[in-house]
Amino acid sequence: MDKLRIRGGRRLNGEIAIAGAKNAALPELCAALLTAEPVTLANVPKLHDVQTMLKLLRVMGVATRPSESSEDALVLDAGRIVSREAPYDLVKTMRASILVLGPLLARFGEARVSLPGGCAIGTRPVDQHIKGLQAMGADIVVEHGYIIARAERLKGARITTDMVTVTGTENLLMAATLADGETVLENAAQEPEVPDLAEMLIAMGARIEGHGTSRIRIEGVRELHGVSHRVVPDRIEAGTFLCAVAAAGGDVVLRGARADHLEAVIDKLREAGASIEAGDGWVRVASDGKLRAVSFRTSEYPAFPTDMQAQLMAVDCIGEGSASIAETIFESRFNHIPELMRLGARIEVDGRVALVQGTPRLSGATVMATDLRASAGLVIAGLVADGETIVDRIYHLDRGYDRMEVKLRELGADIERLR
Ligand SMILES: CC(=O)N[C@H]1[C@@H](OP(=O)(O)OP(=O)(O)OC[C@H]2O[C@@H](n3ccc(=O)[nH]c3=O)[C@H](O)[C@@H]2O)O[C@H](CO)[C@@H](O)[C@@H]1O
Ligand SMILES: C=C(OP(=O)(O)O)C(=O)O
Repeated sequence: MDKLRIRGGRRLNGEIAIAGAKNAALPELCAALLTAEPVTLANVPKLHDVQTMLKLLRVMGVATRPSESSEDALVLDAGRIVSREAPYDLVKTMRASILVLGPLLARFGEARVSLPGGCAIGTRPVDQHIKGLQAMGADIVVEHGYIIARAERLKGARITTDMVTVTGTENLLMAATLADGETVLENAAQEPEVPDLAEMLIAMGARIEGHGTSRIRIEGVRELHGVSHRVVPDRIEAGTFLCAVAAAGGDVVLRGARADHLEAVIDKLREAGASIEAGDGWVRVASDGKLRAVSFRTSEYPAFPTDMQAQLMAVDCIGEGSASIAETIFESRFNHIPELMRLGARIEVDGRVALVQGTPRLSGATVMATDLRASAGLVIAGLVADGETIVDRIYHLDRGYDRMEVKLRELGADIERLR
């Protein structure tokens, strides 16, 4: 099992490129199921989750090949589908596999998708995906761990989800593009990956309004056509590097990063004492590594993202003063805390709130990654800890970061992968 070895204490300087967003690429790969014509996706990040999604789509008969136009572009062709099933073996390794449900049902009138189940950060049910599709006329049963859905043709409906759900909004949005009549999604997610998907669908011939707001209106069409689309830059990868530089100190430009998608994160890092400036397609962060601990609360976009909670917590651990961190999205997304404490962090947990007492010094140790962003938080802590930190189980990190250690090394970090 691969590990990362980090020798802390180096400043980070230079320039790196931010990859396409995992959480946009995954639904957009699934959107290829909505048309019989080829779809070209550019700026696809090189991640384990993308490989898993491609494997799943290939099992269904989607032909995939690299594009001749660019190294990071892929062509997907769902002209000859042979299976409408997402098997447990693939879904269990990546929850985003649930995103094939809406497109399969809308285009083929049937789908059999394994229930994803929970994961380290929470129980993560998909009841809202199911209820939304039922409201659109689908006949759905859950049997032997599978969602079995049928509908001759989905019908437009007004759907208000019980909570804001990102993949729920995406599944229903994709399904509604081919439904008969108008669908209105109320309480829709506004995370930038949702409007990016909507823009791709519009370029495929879908009729969508209101994406990027909490009310999305979709007028179904008979069929969609091929498209060439560029995946939006990954705001969470960019935010992770902002935190790494803020904590370790240094001066780094993130090429391709979009500051307009990172406002809540940038505000908090400025409050902590980092200096951040931005322009069209770049963000620059400079820090002397002497920060204040800042309190924050995760919530739906545009508020502070849960996917940045572990990384900013790592920054808080070495800040001056104390901070309270409330996690409101997932019920058990604090698994990194005991590992941060192994590095000397001082943290107490009270339900869904963590109280961090900053300390000037962390000391390297062996720690275990428990989920994707927890791993990123531990890497940040390792960059500032004295001596050597080993981060074990980094397969979690590889799910969602495109060669994080290579980029950090380019910036001057002493970090290497042990195989
Ligand atoms: C692939 C992808 O895009 N993943 C992101 C997506 O996950 P994902 O789309 O799975 O997360 P949701 O937005 O759906 O989850 C929000 C909350 O709603 C609950 N819920 C959701 C759906 C449902 O049917 N029933 C239900 O109870 C969840 O358990 C959670 O407590 O948004 C999360 C919240 O920004 C991010 O952390 C993930 O990185
Ligand atoms: C929780 C995450 O991803 P997923 O929804 O794919 O588990 C994440 O990207 O931090």
